[in-house]
Amino acid sequence: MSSETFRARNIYRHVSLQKRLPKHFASETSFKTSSLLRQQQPMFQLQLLPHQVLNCLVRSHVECAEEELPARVGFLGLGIMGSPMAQNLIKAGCDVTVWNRTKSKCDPLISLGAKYKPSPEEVAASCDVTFAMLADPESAIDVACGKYGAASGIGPGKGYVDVSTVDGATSKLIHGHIKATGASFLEAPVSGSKKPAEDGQLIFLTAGDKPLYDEVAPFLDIMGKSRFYLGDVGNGAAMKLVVNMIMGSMMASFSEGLLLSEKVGLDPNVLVEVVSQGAISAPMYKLKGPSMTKSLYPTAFPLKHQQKDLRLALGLAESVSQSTPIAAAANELYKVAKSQGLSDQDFSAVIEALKAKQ
Ligand SMILES: NC(=O)C1=CN([C@@H]2O[C@H](COP(=O)(O)OP(=O)(O)OC[C@H]3O[C@@H](n4cnc5c(N)ncnc54)[C@H](OP(=O)(O)O)[C@@H]3O)[C@@H](O)[C@H]2O)C=CC1
Ligand SMILES: O=CC(=O)O
Repeated sequence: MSSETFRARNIYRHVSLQKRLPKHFASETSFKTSSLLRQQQPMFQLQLLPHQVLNCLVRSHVECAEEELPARVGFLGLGIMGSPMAQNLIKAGCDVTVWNRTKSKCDPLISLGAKYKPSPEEVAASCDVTFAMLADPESAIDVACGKYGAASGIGPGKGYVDVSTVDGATSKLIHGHIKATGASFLEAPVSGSKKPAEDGQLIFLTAGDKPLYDEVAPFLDIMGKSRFYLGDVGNGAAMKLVVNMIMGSMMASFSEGLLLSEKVGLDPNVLVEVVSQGAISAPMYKLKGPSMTKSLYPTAFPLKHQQKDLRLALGLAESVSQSTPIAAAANELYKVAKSQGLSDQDFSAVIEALKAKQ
């Protein structure tokens, strides 16, 4: 894939300009946006969406010399993460084509300007680079390598970037199928949940074809705040599983603490505050603690995915004979929570598994 095709430099300029806008410019821009909207200037009678208005203003403000001609970007899998990620690409002015197993989830993106193709094969055939954000190893393999999968449509000069959380073996399998077509492959699982996905603040953990990594960096920078290139395929998956193994254990331990504090007559909300001020503070506790004390678990990271990640992390640990007793115990708790019907709740609902044990 040539950088000519991607017009990467142009897009990169566009992204970095947007992300580096000084505060005063952001407020000036929103002022201009709202006042122009109030005046109902002709541009707005075309019913431009607010982000398109913002993009126009940003572009005219910096007087871009070159017109941007973004690459054609495919996006497969529009769940909690995929939808906002694809949305951010569209908002940044990329030419995006979407597909999702449940077609209705494509509709909001189509109304933002995305194109639609009825199979992963057709998306990959019509795009320069295709991103995939699928639930688990099975769906990632099916969408990439199954009937009408991306590998059937992709070919030399194109790229496939799998941002799903899977194990290294799955990633290597998909890598093999994609490479056999002459296309390039990058695994790029993300750290960060629903809100970071919406805010373009994800952390990409990539591995695979370095030239593809360089080519897609502008897109990663639209969707994320940082990116790591970790070498051979499997290393990105491994890094993601280690991070989520830690996270799953942290949440299980936090749940025990909340319940214990309540049992001994303390206010668990005060515990959340104390934890947030000390050395063990973590954004996750501050974010999830208040709703956990109310037994509310609005889904950002589905519990079934956290359990999947723990299962895959335990497999990774076993492959190198590393002892992980804490993660193993946490995994059992998530399994109990799944059996309680909490799979689609947020992973913080794991606390319910401990309540059930009392
Ligand atoms: N949510 C989070 O906070 C984070 C999630 N992740 C990881 O990102 C990935 C996606 O997560 P998330 O968006 O939350 O999950 P969702 O469950 O919201 O979305 C899963 C996506 O996979 C699709 N899918 C599932 N099974 C199949 C299948 N058999 N064939 C085709 N498509 C399928 C779904 O399609 P359909 O709509 O038809 O069901 C949907 O598009 C997971 O690997 C997760 O571990 C990583 C970081 C954070
Ligand atoms: O995988 C989940 C996350 O929050 O990261």
